[in-house]
Amino acid sequence: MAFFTGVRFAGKNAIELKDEKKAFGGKQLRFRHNSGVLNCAMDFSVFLPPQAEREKVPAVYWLSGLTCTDENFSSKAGAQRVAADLGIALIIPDTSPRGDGVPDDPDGAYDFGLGAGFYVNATEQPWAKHYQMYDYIVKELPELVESGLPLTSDRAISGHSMGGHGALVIGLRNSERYQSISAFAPIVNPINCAWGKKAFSGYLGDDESQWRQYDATVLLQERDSRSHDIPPILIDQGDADNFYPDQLRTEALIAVNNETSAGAKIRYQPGYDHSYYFIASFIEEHLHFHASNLR
Ligand SMILES: N[C@@H](CCC(=O)N[C@@H](CSC=O)C(=O)NCC(=O)O)C(=O)O
Repeated sequence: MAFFTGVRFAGKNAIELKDEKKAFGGKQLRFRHNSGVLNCAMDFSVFLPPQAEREKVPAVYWLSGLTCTDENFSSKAGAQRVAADLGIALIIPDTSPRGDGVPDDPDGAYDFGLGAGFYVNATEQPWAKHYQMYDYIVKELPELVESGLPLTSDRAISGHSMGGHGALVIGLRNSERYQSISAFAPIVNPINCAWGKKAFSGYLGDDESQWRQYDATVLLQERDSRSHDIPPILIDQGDADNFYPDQLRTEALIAVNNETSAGAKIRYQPGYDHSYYFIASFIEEHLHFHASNLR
């Protein structure tokens, strides 16, 4: 741990530093901790920009998609150079609880169970004990990293596909906690697509009224009747994406965005697919968007 300094995690927030690499003058870090919310050990990655050596910095939380761990984004998106320039930390959690005692899809499918937590709090058995990813992202992880790393409590949230769904839902439901939201190829209307129906019926049960609290299109539609405003939103969607439109349902969100004048900026990017090459192509613009909204 040659150049790692300034991290203090103690007591219930004790964590293990698993890896540390210098990058763009900052540090790419990987930690393991025991999550009380998820009832298992969890790994997460953090990029600290060079500015964090001298002062507390704001953070962008990145939520990854189906099959990912915390390492897909940190190794493929190329976000560190821009984050270092802008003085922004990147907090990159895993996509589900993990470990021997954590149940998985009985058929080993990629779209449910391990790697597919869908950022909900499961209410059904056997999932409820571990699959509490909503609370993990909203509460436990920020509390943990903000208590031990040089971070302010200024946060933005972003993600891809299942993680784009997570970013939109968490940002919309907790608008006081996030200053901006962005997403790449998000699943915007999971109650009406195959991935979402499978995940929500498994984790939340058959009462579809319970699903609505985790659907960005429903949340934006219902915003009209709420008193608080929403953070600025930027969404990019490739038009050569093999999961568009059936799983992602971008038009449903566009329709509600127009109806309610919510002001989300939703862009189609010609020729781009669902991959990390797409994310790498536009992550710089997303980080600049977040930097302009973070204090
Ligand atoms: N294996 C699956 C597709 C899995 C996939 O494409 N995962 C995406 C996210 S999709 C929505 O959440 C991903 O980010 N993969 C990791 C990566 O590094 O590219 C299939 O075959 O359809």
